[in-house]
Amino acid sequence: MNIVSTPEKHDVDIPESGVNAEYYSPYHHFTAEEWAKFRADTPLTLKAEEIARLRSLDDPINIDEVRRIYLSLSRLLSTHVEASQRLYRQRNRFLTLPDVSKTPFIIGVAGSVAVGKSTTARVLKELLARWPASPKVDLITTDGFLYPNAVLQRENLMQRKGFPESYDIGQILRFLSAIKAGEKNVKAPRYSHLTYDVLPGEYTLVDRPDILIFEGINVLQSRALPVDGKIVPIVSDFFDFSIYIDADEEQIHQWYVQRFMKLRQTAFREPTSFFNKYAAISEAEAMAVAEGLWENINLKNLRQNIIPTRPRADIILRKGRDHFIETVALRKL
Ligand SMILES: Nc1ncnc2c1ncn2[C@@H]1O[C@H](COP(=O)(O)OP(=O)(O)O)[C@@H](O)[C@H]1O
Ligand SMILES: CC(C)(COP(=O)(O)O)[C@@H](O)C(=O)NCCC(=O)O
Repeated sequence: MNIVSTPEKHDVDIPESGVNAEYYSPYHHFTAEEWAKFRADTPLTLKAEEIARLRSLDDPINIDEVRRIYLSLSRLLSTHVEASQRLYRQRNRFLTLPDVSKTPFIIGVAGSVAVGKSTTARVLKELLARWPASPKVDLITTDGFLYPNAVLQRENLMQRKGFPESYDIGQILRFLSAIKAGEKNVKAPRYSHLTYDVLPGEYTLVDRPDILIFEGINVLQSRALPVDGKIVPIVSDFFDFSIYIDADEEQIHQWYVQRFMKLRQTAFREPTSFFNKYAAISEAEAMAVAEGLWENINLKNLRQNIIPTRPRADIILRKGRDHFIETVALRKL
């Protein structure tokens, strides 16, 4: 098995003094087959029908992929969760604090629009809940923290939906610090892809889970945006582990356009869908709309804001064709 570091494009280049600067890789690199062996004897407790229910439109994830990639990942994450719970208890003892209940372990899941973050997050949620250290796993997506369309329109940000400035960062930070503080019933705002807007007054309650998976395109953003003129922490300061789902830009482009064209046959037909007007236009016109959304919003965001956060992830899952993961890069400790 090759766990000797080889340079990959998400590695950082740390030049040494002198001309022959050497590559230092902060990651171990594995092929999917090498990675699969780390599942050891972890049993697969998810059935094919359950996996089918968890996958997003157009994501062909199947039982073999869960066995190949996600069992090892859930096993690794479970060791991190157990270690962090142990450390938390030991620190409390060290500080002679009462043995208060543990704080939730937070996992960030980042990557482009249409790369398949939701499927990964949902599969991980189910698998992690089957480990003894983490029976309660919650999943929250960051779209609920976008500013409402009325605000985005007023601020001329509709063409920048999903860019860092389109989120209420203060609200995200307040949410995550309440979770870490072990507060009960913390409210997470909700978003609807159907109406293409946040749902006013609708919340998901997060009640002291063992693990919170926090999924969204910009969760690894490292630029601290000032909130109310104050310097604040960055979102990933709250993460105990982070995952970046990666794929070639051109591949993600194809997935985005294909998904848009499929949504025309399904979700867009709902009269309440924001995109309902695109259900009736010609195939070529719809294709042009999808290309425009990709080119003008999602690709720009991917290049300017999302890819630059990739080297901050603890693990990078890189997909090839058909959404199947081909390589895994795991940060060295
Ligand atoms: N316009 C839309 N209408 C209905 N569902 C959508 C729409 N756009 C995206 N979705 C769904 O929303 C979820 C999140 O999509 P996205 O943010 O692109 O992330 P990802 O593809 O990485 O999970 C996916 O399950 C996707 O199928
Ligand atoms: C809602 C999104 C910004 C994703 O949000 P996330 O949950 O990752 O925070 C994205 O799906 C989106 O709608 N982008 C805007 C351009 C478009 O319509 O594709």
